[in-house]
Amino acid sequence: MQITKKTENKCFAGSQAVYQHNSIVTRCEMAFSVYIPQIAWTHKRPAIIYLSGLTCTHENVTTKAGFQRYAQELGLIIVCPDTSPRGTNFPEEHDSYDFGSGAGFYLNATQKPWSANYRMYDYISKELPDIISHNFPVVTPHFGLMGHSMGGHGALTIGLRNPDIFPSVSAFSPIVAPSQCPWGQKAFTGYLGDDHNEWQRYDATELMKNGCKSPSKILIDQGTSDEFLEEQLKPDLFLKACREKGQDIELRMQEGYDHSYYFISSFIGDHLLFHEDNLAAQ
Ligand SMILES: N[C@@H](CCC(=O)N[C@@H](CSC=O)C(=O)NCC(=O)O)C(=O)O
Repeated sequence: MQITKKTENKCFAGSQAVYQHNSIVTRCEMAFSVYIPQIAWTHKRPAIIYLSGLTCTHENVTTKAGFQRYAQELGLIIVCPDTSPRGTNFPEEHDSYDFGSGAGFYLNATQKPWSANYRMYDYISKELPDIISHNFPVVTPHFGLMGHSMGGHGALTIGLRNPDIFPSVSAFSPIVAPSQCPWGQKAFTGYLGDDHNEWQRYDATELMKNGCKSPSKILIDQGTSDEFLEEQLKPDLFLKACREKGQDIELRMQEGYDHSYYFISSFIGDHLLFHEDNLAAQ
């Protein structure tokens, strides 16, 4: 698999780069960013994949979260992919912020025309780990997986379904029950149709109720002043399911924080330390 470096900048003594490649899974050109700490040039290091939210590309978290200082200190490789296929230009693909481009919802679509390219579940769980393993100095086969909002939904669902690949999972302000909120219902109807058995495969709360587990504690940070908390995010639904199933989880309600990258940048250091600890224990 050929990847092409588009940019590279020195950052906290390490390297912050952006790559492009032709994805076999999404059948289009995909971009992702990679931070390599200085130590990784001589020693293989753990990698963490960060999944972004609605409207994002790889660029939002790379330029706004301030993770590079912590990644350099902890010796972690950070990979940040895009949130959907690009360049397909289906009818209405770019018309709304919560469906189509920038809103792939980390699932494999079953409905036309989306099913041809919108296969972000396979892209994140199979193709991207393979690319990282073959092109960067990473300790394999385990990866940390984290995300924000729609990306938090992606981290929880992909992590719960693939614990051997992603034994360490965390999220900021995740959509934990997409079948029960407007963002998720719109996306699942469009990408998956009316088959609610299919919906359950991409719903973290339903996966937990149905027996999926993460081998490590799950860490979630949620701002109490998040404008999407009540209508879209509903972390208590996932907390309840985890408690009923004996899944170790820490939900930290962070007083006064909203949904923005100001919130993420305030706690990203905690999340990287959490993943470093979990991956070291593997
Ligand atoms: N109505 C907003 C909604 C977009 C938004 O808030 N996007 C979040 C993720 S929301 C859930 O997945 C985000 O991360 N935005 C990018 C950023 O850099 O802040 C809108 O107007 O777009």
